[in-house]
Amino acid sequence: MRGKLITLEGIDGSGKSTVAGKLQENPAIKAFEPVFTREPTKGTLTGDAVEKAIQSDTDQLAELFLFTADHAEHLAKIVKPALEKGKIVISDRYSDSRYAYQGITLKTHLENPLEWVKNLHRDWTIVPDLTFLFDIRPEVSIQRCGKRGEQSKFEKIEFLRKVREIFLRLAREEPERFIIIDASRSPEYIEKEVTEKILEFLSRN
Ligand SMILES: Nc1ncnc2c1ncn2[C@@H]1O[C@H](COP(=O)(O)OP(=O)(O)O)[C@@H](O)[C@H]1O
Ligand SMILES: Cc1cn([C@H]2C[C@H](O)[C@@H](COP(=O)(O)OP(=O)(O)O)O2)c(=O)[nH]c1=O
Repeated sequence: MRGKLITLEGIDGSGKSTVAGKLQENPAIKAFEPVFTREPTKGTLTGDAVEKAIQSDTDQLAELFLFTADHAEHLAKIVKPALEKGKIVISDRYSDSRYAYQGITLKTHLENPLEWVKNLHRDWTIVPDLTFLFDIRPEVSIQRCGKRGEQSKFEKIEFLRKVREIFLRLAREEPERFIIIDASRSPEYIEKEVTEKILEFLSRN
């Protein structure tokens, strides 16, 4: 049987990586021996290209294709092989990040960037079975990021407000896939809630 794909999404500083780290140490989750992964990927040709792009003044369309190339590589090398082995895959960011972020950055290039970017993925991506949306006000998430955020071109309140709106719209469009998490609470509380929801989902599927 094919495994299950669970993704963690949300704006910068919403606490996805913190919770992903906690889940890796959580005995109830560890029992399933999940594969933990992320986008952009780390230490790969495509992931390095993405990292360079987001640290520079790269054209937004070029950036989209780099993120998407990284997604293709991620799918081919990590996600698909693991799912085919029946594994549970937990990814810190995935395609919805492209829909939400590039859905905004590409507004200067395209009339309807959200639909366009979704269409670009349609025939070859694997849609997650379950997606947690870490929802938080950008004012709070940016403050959390402190110095780290000052270097990032994406960590700006006005921009993240629009990205958050798209994430919430995506969640409204697919309520059976998304679980919205109030990410303003403590990491311990969020870890507990996400763990419970994952266990509940796995017991049903
Ligand atoms: N629930 C939380 N409450 C307060 N601070 C948090 C919480 N979760 C994460 N942080 C802090 O906020 C910053 C961003 O968290 P991180 O997990 O890296 O977010 P993301 O992966 O979503 O960008 C880090 O400094 C982290 O220690
Ligand atoms: C995966 C992905 C990330 N991004 C953005 C989100 C982040 O601002 C940045 C790097 O992602 P990431 O390293 O996950 O940042 P963070 O830990 O702060 O959440 O790239 C996109 O714009 N499109 C994408 O498809």
